[in-house]
Amino acid sequence: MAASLQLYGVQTPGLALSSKRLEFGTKGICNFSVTPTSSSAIFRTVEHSCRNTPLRVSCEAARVDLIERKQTETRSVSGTGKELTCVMKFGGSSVESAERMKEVANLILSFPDERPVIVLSAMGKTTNKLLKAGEKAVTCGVTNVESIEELSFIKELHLRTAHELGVETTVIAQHLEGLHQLLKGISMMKELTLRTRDYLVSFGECMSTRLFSAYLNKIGHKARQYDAFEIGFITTDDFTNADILEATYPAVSKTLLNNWSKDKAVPVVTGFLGKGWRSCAITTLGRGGSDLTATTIGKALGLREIQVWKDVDGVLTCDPNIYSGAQSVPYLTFDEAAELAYFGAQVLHPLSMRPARDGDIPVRVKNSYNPNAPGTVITRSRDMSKAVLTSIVLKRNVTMLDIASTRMLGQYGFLAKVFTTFEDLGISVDVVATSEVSISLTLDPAKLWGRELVQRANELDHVVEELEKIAVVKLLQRRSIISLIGNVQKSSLILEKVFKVLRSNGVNVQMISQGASKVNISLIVNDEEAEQCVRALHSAFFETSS
Ligand SMILES: Nc1ncnc2c1ncn2[C@@H]1O[C@H](COP(=O)(O)OP(=O)(O)O)[C@@H](O)[C@H]1O
Ligand SMILES: N[C@@H](CC(=O)OP(=O)(O)O)C(=O)O
Repeated sequence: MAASLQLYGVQTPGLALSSKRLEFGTKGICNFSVTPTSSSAIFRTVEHSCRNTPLRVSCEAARVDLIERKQTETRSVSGTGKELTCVMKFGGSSVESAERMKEVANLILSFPDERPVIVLSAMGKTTNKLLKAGEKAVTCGVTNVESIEELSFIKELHLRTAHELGVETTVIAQHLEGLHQLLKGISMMKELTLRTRDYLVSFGECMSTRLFSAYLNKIGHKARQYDAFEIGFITTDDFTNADILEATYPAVSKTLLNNWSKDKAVPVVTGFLGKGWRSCAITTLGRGGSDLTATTIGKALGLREIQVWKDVDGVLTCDPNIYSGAQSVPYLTFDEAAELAYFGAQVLHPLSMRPARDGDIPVRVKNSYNPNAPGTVITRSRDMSKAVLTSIVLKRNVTMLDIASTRMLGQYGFLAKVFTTFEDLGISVDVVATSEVSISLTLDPAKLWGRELVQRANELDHVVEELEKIAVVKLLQRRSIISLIGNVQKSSLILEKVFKVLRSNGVNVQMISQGASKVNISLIVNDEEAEQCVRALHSAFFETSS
């Protein structure tokens, strides 16, 4: 049967690829192109129609290691052999100290039937501290790098952790020295590029995984540390917010499964990190990106379950920092979880549900501080018959644009022109509400704009300037999106309650949107009113019986 086949190649380092042909057994030859880079990672996708034909690579002067996608063949069944069974991801909050690392090790050992791949984030707030240290290095002068408070903190934390775990400090010594040198380099250059930022923060995950892996080995549980950027996590070159490329799945699967088949050492993988496909430099997947590392490994290896261990009892009905009475949500669909994460719930990385949904692998969100709590199970579907509202999410500091066409009613192409402007400027739009001659939309300052850019007034001015060629534009800042995640089949019921609550709190909704996803209704309010609204809505939906 003819089917499209995708292939990915890794060129042998240092050798030029002169021939550009692949032979598909006797069935034909497929030309492909390569992009020369200075290093080994050259990937090209080839579409070909003979799926089951044996592959022979015809390339002169260089070996091309072809990895075919065989996702279904690697799915393992729990308890039937020695296959890896699940992913267990522990966030920074779960591994903030030696004591916590010991507890996490005990937790892993308390599941003797599981053979997990472990994914770890940097210890505690290490990523924030590394970024702060980098910013200070830009201005402090080379001779003062030694005295950057955050550098001392990071050194002290990791050395103390090594001592308390009883492992050799040599496992992290090179990284501590490398970090010091990098900060000196930043201070000499007096600049911190996005590429350098990613290299800088990678020290956090590289050190936490080395310490943890050494500890597991020390207590007699064989483990092996892996840097994600060395085992096939191939990403776009969008430093600080890179996207994982398809080539990652077969590459990661090949490395981890091959090594596991030879040696049953628990893989301990750095979360959050990848390797840019063109630059071959270390990239990061955006803040909180270790969740995405975990789901990517789950899909790549076709594992039975992906567990993400946090410091809360699963996904909650709202941000516990806004309202401490937030309750745990037992079940969610991938769509609900994706929407919730995208619209600002810090508990999950916005893109982390994608691989889990593609691979149809359940994700369990658990509390490493309270392992007996059931947590949240996220699956493809769930019984929605009784579901009304699942969770309330708040995204602050959003910019809103009201754009009204200067032409008369019936003018076609207006919406197309507006969205072309955003496309040309490379700006993502979040929530949209339209009429024939006007459109209101929101722009996310934090994730979708390359971060600091949005803070620059001239960027916004530029957007407005472009749109003013076709419309009257009103720029409204400091708005919040309140997203109501739940059963939009019951939208009348939800909205009736929402407007009652908002009216009694004297809040005017400035825009409302119900997306095609059927799980989310978004309301735009002023920033100052947002938290109070969330609390009032939480009380109405989750704490009263009617
Ligand atoms: N709806 C929500 N449900 C659960 N936690 C939330 C929610 N919204 C915000 N949070 C915050 O997310 C935190 C967990 O995410 P994160 O800090 O990324 O964990 P980790 O570092 O362990 O991966 C919680 O401590 C909580 O304060
Ligand atoms: N250390 C990175 C990646 C990450 O996922 O962390 P955490 O799992 O602690 O949210 C960050 O702070 O963004």
